[in-house]
Amino acid sequence: MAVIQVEHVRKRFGNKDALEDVSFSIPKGEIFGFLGPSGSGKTTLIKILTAQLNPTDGQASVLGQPATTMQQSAQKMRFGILTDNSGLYERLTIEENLELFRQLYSLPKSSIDKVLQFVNLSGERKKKVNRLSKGMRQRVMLACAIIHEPELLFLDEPTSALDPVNSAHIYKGLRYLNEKGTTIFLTTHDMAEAESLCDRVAILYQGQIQAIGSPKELKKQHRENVVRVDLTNGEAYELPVTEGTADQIADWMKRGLIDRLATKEPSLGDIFIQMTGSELL
Ligand SMILES: Nc1ncnc2c1ncn2[C@@H]1O[C@H](COP(=O)(O)OP(=O)(O)OP(=O)(O)O)[C@@H](O)[C@H]1O
Repeated sequence: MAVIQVEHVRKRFGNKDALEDVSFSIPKGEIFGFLGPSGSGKTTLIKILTAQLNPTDGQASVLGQPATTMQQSAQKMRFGILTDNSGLYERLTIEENLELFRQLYSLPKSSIDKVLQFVNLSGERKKKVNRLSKGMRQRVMLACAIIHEPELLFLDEPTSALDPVNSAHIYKGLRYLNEKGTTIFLTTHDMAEAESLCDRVAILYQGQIQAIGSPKELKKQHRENVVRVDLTNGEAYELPVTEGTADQIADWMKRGLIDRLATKEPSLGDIFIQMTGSELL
């Protein structure tokens, strides 16, 4: 059964559609990346899926229930969310912040130790949030989002503004959670992140999904009809796939001049730019 099912969702703000007609589904256990330029409606969709906004049209279900029920306490227990504005109490310590979530979800005391270990902040638990680096804050927010071991996790740009070491730490944690069964829905501007982490991605642009599939599938679909040839004398060529090119390659081969021959595969970033005509912001 799908953990998330979105059918023809449209969201209008004033006289403008943020989402025009969006449909997709996410099976249990997937890490799904939602990619799109700034302002393309990624956060709006997360808000619809977590009952912070109602769609103008269409319907969505999450964890087998209508998305509109996601703020009810039984459903709230089943998902976690990390967004830009996941509020932390600045003057409280890491531990005190987590204590509020522990009580909210009626969890045992041990859940705090466990999650602190998970985000590698056990040694910093007594530090006040306003004294933390960005990377540490992000890890505290992640800890708040996962302390109740949710079945489904929404992450809105989980590693934006983090250095590679902190990002790598978060990726490791997310993979581990996913292996234990958590389905993950994340938005990101970071194509390398999407490629290394996600089972499937969707590219959102102009209110619609322009492409959906595994990074590997999308790369295959958008493979350019170009071969790259490196010759043993150091020369390199990118040639169109034509009969003439095949004859030329056969000739080079006969003369033992070919060092390397490869089709040119686009990166996810190339595909994104192809689809949206814009660089990621
Ligand atoms: N409450 C609102 N009222 C009016 N317009 C809104 C509201 N929320 C979002 N929008 C508009 O909807 C569009 C989509 O915004 P959204 O925040 O979902 O984009 P995003 O893809 O998450 O962007 P970013 O990557 O920059 O976070 C934008 O044009 C935004 O200005």
